[in-house]
Amino acid sequence: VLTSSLTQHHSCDTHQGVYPNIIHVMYIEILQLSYVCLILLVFTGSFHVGDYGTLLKRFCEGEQQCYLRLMEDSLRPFVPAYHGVVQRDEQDYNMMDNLLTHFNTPAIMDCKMGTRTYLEEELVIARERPQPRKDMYEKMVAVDPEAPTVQERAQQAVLKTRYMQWRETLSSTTTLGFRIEGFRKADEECHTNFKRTKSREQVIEALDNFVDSNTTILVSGTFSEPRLKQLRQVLEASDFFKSHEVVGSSLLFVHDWTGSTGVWMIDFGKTAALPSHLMLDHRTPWEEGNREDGYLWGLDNLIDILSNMLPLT
Ligand SMILES: O=P(O)(O)O[C@H]1[C@H](O)[C@@H](OP(=O)(O)O)[C@H](OP(=O)(O)O)[C@@H](OP(=O)(O)O)[C@H]1O
Ligand SMILES: Nc1ncnc2c1ncn2[C@@H]1O[C@H](COP(=O)(O)OP(=O)(O)O)[C@@H](O)[C@H]1O
Repeated sequence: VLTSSLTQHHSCDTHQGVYPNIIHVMYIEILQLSYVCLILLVFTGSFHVGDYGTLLKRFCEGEQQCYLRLMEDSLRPFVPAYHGVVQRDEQDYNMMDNLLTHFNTPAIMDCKMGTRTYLEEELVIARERPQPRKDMYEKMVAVDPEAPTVQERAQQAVLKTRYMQWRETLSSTTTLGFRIEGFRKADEECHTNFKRTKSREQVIEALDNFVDSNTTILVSGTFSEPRLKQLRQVLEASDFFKSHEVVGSSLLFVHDWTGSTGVWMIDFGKTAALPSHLMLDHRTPWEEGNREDGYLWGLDNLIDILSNMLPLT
């Protein structure tokens, strides 16, 4: 079972083929609004712009299953609408709403939620059939030359789970249950230098930068502390959320100069359905076997941080 489900996740590898995981910048043309918008994207050839305000993401069966269930769940308003599978140049894509369509030169921020960024099954496979990776070793030493162990240095390679755990503890993933992956403000370059953004103070500084110190954005509108509290309530009651291990999923925050704002859940490539006897509360600390992901604990912390950033009335 483990092997077959991992195979399924491997088929979700949207980073195939090109320099894995180098963050690139990609222009996406939003056709209906006739402007070109620069968005932050892990560009691997896995996204295309579709017609009528849609976005095509390289097909992943696990992600398709999630979107199909989410379209029937109370979480539907918080995820991009899903429109099925389409083919381009013999490649299948999941078609979903492009969330930026109704914004005008938006600022966007991607926050990866949860305390764990790899699946439990990846840990099992890493033990049974370890495959140390040179690309991850290189990414590690680029950030901290002292990070690899003596053995890793000798191999010039690290296991993926070890790399992911190192990224978690270096950033706020372990301490706060979420991390800022990157953001881009209107007409500015992408800010992706958050690998070491770990403390509450560092996170607040980054969030403040993202909203240009305009904390009124955090008070009202669809990207605000009340809206996140609403999302939390819906998550706590959602059948989908109870029955899935949600790993590597992000909250996408968007705002623009007209005052439009929004927040959505995206990226369900590593969201896995649980066996029927298991249900998660998404707050209990993870121990191998319990499948907990810390998503709601991270959202609690994010809400708390935003609350503290609100202007005093
Ligand atoms: O952010 P950096 O430090 O570059 O590390 C990346 C991210 O964790 C990716 O997760 P996400 O896609 O959620 O951003 C992950 O993809 P997976 O989704 O495949 O785990 C990559 O694994 P590889 O694709 O195996 O390299 C890993 O190298
Ligand atoms: N539906 C969407 N609408 C607009 N932008 C999106 C949408 N989905 C993803 N993106 C953009 O693409 C980036 C990568 O998306 P994600 O689903 O996390 O891909 P990956 O699985 O390759 O990491 C996000 O940070 C966001 O900027």
